Amino acid sequence: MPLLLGFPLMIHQSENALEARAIEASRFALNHIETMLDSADLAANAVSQLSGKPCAEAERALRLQATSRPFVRSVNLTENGVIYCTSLNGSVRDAEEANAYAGGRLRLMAGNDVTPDRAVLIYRLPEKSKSVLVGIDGQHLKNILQLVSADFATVSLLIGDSRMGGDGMVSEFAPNRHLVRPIATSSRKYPFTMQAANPDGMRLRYLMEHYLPQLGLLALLGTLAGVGAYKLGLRALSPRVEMGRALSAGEFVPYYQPLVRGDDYEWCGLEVLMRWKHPTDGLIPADLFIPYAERSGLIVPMTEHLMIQTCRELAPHAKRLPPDFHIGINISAAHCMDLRLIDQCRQFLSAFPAGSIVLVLELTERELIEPTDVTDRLFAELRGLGVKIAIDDFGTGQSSLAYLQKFHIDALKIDRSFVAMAGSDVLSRHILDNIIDLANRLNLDVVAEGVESTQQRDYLSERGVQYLQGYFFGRPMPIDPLLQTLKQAPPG
Ligand SMILES: Nc1nc2c(ncn2[C@@H]2O[C@H](COP(=O)(O)O[C@H]3[C@@H](O)[C@H](n4cnc5c(=O)[nH]c(N)nc54)O[C@@H]3COP(=O)(O)O)[C@@H](O)[C@H]2O)c(=O)[nH]1
Repeated sequence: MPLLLGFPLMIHQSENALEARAIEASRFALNHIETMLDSADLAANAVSQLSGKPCAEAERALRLQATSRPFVRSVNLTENGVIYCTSLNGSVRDAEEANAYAGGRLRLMAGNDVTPDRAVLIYRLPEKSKSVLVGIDGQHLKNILQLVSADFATVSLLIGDSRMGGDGMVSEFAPNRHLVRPIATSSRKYPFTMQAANPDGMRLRYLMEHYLPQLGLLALLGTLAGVGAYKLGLRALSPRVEMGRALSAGEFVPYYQPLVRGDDYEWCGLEVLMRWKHPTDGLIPADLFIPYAERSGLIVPMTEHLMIQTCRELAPHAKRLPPDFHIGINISAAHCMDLRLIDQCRQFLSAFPAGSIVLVLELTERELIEPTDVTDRLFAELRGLGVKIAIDDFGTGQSSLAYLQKFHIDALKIDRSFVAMAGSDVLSRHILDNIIDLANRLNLDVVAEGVESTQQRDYLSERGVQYLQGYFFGRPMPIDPLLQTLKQAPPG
């Protein structure tokens, strides 16, 4: 009798759990592919005014976008259906094939002339008879599809008639009758769809892997085993399992991006940025796994581990760091609800000679931090330890201003999208100036992120921005190159 009652329940639970995994996996992949396309869109917009101009005039700007934008591999210009200027080869004459783009904007190719065996996703920004084509390396898509396809669900990217799966191969899309109840989720921003499904036979495999012991228990313990089966049915989703494994294996490592002072351009601190050193996929950028780590709650132990590693790597060199050296650590909302952060900061500070460093916690806006008794106590005790609080990516989320009212904030980090405006039109500069002005009036320090040019550096320091960070001064790097970098004068 318990078997008769429990078995259908297990089948039902398995189906639900598998479907939930498939949905979660495809949403995760969709968000990340949108992030990649946002980056391509920024690159395309940055050069769109050059469309139609002679290649010799545009070439350098194309190359700059191709080398500095995350995920971007190439940037090309077209006019009247002809690709006439590329970041790789300069002047060329190739057909644009505008009709091959889904919605006129996206094309997934198995390869191109430069890398015939490596997929490429092309983002197209059309304007009248001209367009900008931005290529995204298929390896990034493969990484993300592999990450979410591991274990159970099969997740594919569909663009027009093309499909890419976790093996990174691009093929013509055809419905697969071996997939059980495929779920399609379309992007609202770009013309692509994620399809996630569980292959045929997966339900049986899942049942055998997760419920076999329960079958025995059912016979013995009846309905008690059904409850156990239900609990197992809610087990973590596969990306979480993979990230949990990576955490135990010490694959999340610190990279360090140095900062300079805005007045004399001397080194004055760094931001710690997490990277995933994956055993097969290489170095995975933070954008691809941090949002998932935040949603799954794993970000808290990951950050704790990062702080310990940072201490281990930096503290032995404390005496050689410039005085009052600022060390910025990104802290997610979940960590702000956890009073253990106080001890973690205390231990971090105690690894360095007293007063030699300033620990800055950078609050991200991806998830809202609400003031509670716990956050009040946490921030008060952190202040007592001398820990500073900064709002990261200021101006990009809806909560920036609310944070200023609700918490005692020491600094604002201006998001790099605003810093990029320093050299652009008057209205954009006005927004940047207003943020700096607001910070000055509230007596807050300002850190400008994403400084990439002398022009941006000069603009910001003329306006009294205290700290500057960006590729112009140094990219995020491991400890050894960082120590070498700090020995030399900053570039520029
Ligand atoms: N909760 C945590 N979040 C973290 C942690 N480590 C990183 N992150 C967050 O992930 C997002 C992406 O970070 P990353 O890929 O490391 O990108 C950083 C820099 O590499 C990049 N950057 C810096 N200078 C430039 C530049 O001149 N041009 C350019 N195109 N990019 C540049 O910006 C990112 C700086 O991030 P931040 O200052 O934090 O905003 C990012 O949101 C991270 O916060 C972690 O340990 N925990």
